[in-house]
Amino acid sequence: MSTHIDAPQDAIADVVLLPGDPLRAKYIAETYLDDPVLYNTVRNAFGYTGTYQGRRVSVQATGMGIPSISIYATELMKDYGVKTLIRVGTTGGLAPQVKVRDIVLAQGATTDSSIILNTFGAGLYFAPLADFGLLETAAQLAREDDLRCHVGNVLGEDRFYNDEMDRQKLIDYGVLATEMETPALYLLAAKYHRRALAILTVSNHLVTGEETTAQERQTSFDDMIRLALKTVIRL
Ligand SMILES: O=P(O)(O)O[C@H]1O[C@H](CO)[C@@H](O)[C@H]1O
Ligand SMILES: O=c1cc[nH]c(=O)[nH]1
Repeated sequence: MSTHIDAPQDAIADVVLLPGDPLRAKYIAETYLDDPVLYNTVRNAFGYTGTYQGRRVSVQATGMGIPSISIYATELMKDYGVKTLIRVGTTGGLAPQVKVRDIVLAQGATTDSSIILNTFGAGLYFAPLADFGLLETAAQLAREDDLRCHVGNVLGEDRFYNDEMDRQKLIDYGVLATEMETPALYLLAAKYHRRALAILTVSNHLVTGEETTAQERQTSFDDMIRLALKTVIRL
């Protein structure tokens, strides 16, 4: 067990899907995995292990924000030896070509969080990047399945409600969408020499104000989850 995950050493697969929402973890496990076993309930951050097309896969809720995902990603890699981490999250569209229900593959993750400064010190601006093999595989699968999918830079913000952020400037520099965890996931994967990717579904658009209905959100979640699981199988 680790500080925030109460599971035996062998209870977690070497590949883990990471939704922020514990109920999304439950939904993924119960809908897509064969023989899912709940291995963690500490703080209601549900974690399950089952199989998908015969491949052992875990799903671990991370909570919201960089501090929270940093705990789960670190413990999964350090204490449970997890090798592949795929975030399956929601994101707010920023760029005009990004529409609600689209998928965004986070090639890189810009941030206003202090984690980069705290890790490297002043004057060195580490670029948190996706694992290229995971990214290439997911992008290829998205093309094969005719999904509307964008690949590029996302913003991983410290605050959901953030009136001070100059999002227009980021849009001008090609940032596609905003969320709250990916910079930490990529930074920590680099630290522990593991591979990581964030597959995001656009739940709303911060510029146009467009929102998805609960039903539409569910459908786009399913596209994202299937893409993540197919990526695991094709690795
Ligand atoms: O849907 P999840 O994975 O929680 O991700 C997004 O949703 C939360 C904000 O509503 C933040 O965690 C953000 O990154
Ligand atoms: O962090 C997030 C996630 C989804 N939508 C947003 O606007 N922000």
